[in-house]
Amino acid sequence: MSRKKAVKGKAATSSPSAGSPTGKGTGKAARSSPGIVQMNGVVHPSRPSISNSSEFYDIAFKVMLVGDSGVGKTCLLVRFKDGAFLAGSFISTVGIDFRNKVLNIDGVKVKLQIWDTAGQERFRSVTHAYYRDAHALLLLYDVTNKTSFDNIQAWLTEIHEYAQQDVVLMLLGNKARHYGKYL
Ligand SMILES: Nc1nc2c(ncn2[C@@H]2O[C@H](COP(=O)(O)OP(=O)(O)OP(=O)(O)O)[C@@H](O)[C@H]2O)c(=O)[nH]1
Repeated sequence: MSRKKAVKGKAATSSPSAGSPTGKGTGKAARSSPGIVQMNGVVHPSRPSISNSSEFYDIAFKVMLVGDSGVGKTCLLVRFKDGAFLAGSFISTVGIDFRNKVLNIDGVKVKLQIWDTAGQERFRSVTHAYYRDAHALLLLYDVTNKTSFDNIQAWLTEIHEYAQQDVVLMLLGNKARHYGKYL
């Protein structure tokens, strides 16, 4: 189990496949579970489909949050998912955890399965396995912590090694604002 956040999501320490899209852009379609067709790694459920959060969706993507411990990955995810800020003492993520969010974009229901990884070195071997079928990676650093920025190069090396070549990568300088009012 993951340490923090008693919210939805599932911690995992070994298998990256649970609930996540698979496929490596071969162009082949494969039936993985009733009503879900995987094409180029993107999940296209035959309508109507239902996500873990009991919402219908048309298409699903797997997104991963990566970066040093303490850069604010979990807080960002909780903020995005639930609109709340996790104030108080910092409890490091253990292993990996995820949350689903369904967005309506131009009339298309897009389900994001967002994986929150532990930034601590000792969990790297666990999180490496999850890069493979990620469609997008959000690489965070803390603008108030130079070391977390200096470590970006090491994260890029890791991403290059474990993620798909065509993964969408975004670099985010986090903690730029005072969370009390603006975050
Ligand atoms: N000021 C400020 N503090 C933040 C912000 N985001 C997170 N924090 C604080 O930074 C600390 C770490 O946040 P987490 O989200 O747990 O960090 P993490 O990257 O998930 O850390 P690991 O789980 O160890 O990988 C917590 O004490 C948060 O309250 C932010 O945007 N602004």
